[in-house]
Amino acid sequence: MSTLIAPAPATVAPRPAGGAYRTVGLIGPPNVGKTTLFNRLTGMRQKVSNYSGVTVEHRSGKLKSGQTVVDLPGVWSLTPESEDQKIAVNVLMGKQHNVAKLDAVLLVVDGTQLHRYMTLIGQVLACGLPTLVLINMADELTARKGFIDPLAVARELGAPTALISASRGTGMDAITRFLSGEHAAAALLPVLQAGGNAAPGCATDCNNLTKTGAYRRPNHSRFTREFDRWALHPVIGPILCLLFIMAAFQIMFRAAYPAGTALSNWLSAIGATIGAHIPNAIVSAILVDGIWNGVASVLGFLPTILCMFVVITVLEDSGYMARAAVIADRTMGRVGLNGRSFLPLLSAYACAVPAIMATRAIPSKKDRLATILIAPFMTCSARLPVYALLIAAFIPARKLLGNALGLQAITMMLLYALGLLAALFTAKLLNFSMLKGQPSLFAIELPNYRLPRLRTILLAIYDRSKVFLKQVGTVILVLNLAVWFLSHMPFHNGQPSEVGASYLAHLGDLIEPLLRPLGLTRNVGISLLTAFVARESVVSTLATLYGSVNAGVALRAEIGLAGALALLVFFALAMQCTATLAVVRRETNSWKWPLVQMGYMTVLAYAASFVTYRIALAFHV
Ligand SMILES: Nc1nc2c(ncn2[C@@H]2O[C@H](COP(=O)(O)OP(=O)(O)OP(=O)(O)O)[C@@H](O)[C@H]2O)c(=O)[nH]1
Ligand SMILES: [Mg+2]
Repeated sequence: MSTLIAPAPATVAPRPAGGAYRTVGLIGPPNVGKTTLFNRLTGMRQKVSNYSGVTVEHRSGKLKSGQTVVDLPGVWSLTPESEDQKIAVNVLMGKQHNVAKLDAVLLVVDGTQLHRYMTLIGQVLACGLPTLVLINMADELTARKGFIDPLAVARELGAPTALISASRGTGMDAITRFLSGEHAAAALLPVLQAGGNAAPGCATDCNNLTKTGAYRRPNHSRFTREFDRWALHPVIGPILCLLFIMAAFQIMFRAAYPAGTALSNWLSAIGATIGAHIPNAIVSAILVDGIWNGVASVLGFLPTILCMFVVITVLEDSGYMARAAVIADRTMGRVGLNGRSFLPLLSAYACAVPAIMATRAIPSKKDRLATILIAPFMTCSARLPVYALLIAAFIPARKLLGNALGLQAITMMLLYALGLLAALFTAKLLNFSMLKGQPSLFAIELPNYRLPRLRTILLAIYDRSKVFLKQVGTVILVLNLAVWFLSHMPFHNGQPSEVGASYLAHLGDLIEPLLRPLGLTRNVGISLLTAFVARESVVSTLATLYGSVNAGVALRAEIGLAGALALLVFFALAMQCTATLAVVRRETNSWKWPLVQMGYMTVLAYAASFVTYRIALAFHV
């Protein structure tokens, strides 16, 4: 067997002295492990998950050697169909501004489905950049009794090839040697002289690979086949999905919420002790009421939010989320929403910002815009603290099915359902009006089920906690301090005003007439204003205004159940998120859509909240 490296084609980018490539791109189909490999090579922590379209932008990272690796969205061919694919192809062609031209390519494919990628392999090799073909998922291939002889595949493709497992870290030395330059690669990787089975012929070569014994397709995953009978069943599938959701909310209220309450009570007790040791009353009030208690009140919701993130991560990384998108398409696709929209929409349960970015994977412009416009209706994790606070304060903890289901969990589910219904209603409306058009075809990759990786779950917990703590320690803390000062100013003879006579109260008086028809008060209005900066700050603002970490008790006396229901509905439907507005502006490249979205959502939220309040009053709630 020849171990000569193919002569470099004329188009190969110049390499620095020493032979190492400066900038290397990770190209390949979706969901084959490109980002897993990127994270392993660079030590970064980009999102990895078991469905197609997780990465939607380019991301660069450095190797220890100083070389740059660029992770890219997945592509099926070099003719892009969606915005994310355009980015990948542009980077490969050296046309993407702010990304350096690639010197070499790591072409990653999934070894358990090699037959599906031959066209892409051919197209990428034909680009002429030095390319190492990485056949990933070696572990799964072996487990399912498949086989690949990388040397024989390299001979057929006319390109260096290595069999790896990005998640287990096997085969990495081949990459290191390739990246260090052609001589090392030649020593390691057997490659045919150019002119063998050249790239454009690859589409027919998979048969060749099989015939020559270089590749044996693995058996189907039995678990995937068996479980999908239930998961995708027209009746049992949706029931199963509902059961998963119910279980998640029940865990949230039975375990995570009580843990959070205990945490904030404990923090509050510490705050009181510290406050008692500070001789100056005003300094003590600023530190304890203005800073500590506000922060403690929000921190108490960290376990609830993390519980939600663990559930979403497990559903995504197991491969179930793609099935949930199919179920959603079957049951809700009638509103004119393309099935491709459901994956971004489901990820909006974590946060609308990445979900709106994920719409880049939707090929149709109309479907993409519709998804962007309705994504903020999905219940993001920042709404959770407010829901949890109000539900715990107003809805009795009654058991409905023993320990399996409670009234509070059901109420939470209804709020999630309300957001979803508003999203579907809006999609239908758009389909009739601004975004008329033929429904586009829905095709989705159903990945094999995988055991969710503990590392992925722990990283999701770590990353989310970091984001949350940073938010609490910066934005919410500053906002809360501002609320405290404004609710105690002006000072008279060095003494703070009563809250009722403060600047903030005057501001609240201005908005109160708007809120009265919803059964809401000045304090609630002020907290809703702060929600524009960060939704969670409703909790800390109320805690500061009522002077207690648990604002629920004071709220109960102030707005009653009818007001609380109106507030929940308003909060479920209102836009109130500057970060989302900014990303909608960026992704639609216009101010028109974020403004239309904000106006529409505010009007809808107000009207629905008003109707809720009136109905609740009519029933003497
Ligand atoms: N068994 C196994 N699973 C792997 C391996 N590498 C990656 N995975 C899993 O494959 C799934 C997809 O991984 P990603 O790294 O997100 O794939 P990607 O190619 O970046 O996907 P997109 O960004 O959607 O294009 C995840 O569930 C990973 O845990 C591997 O070597 N073996
Ligand atoms: Mg990726």
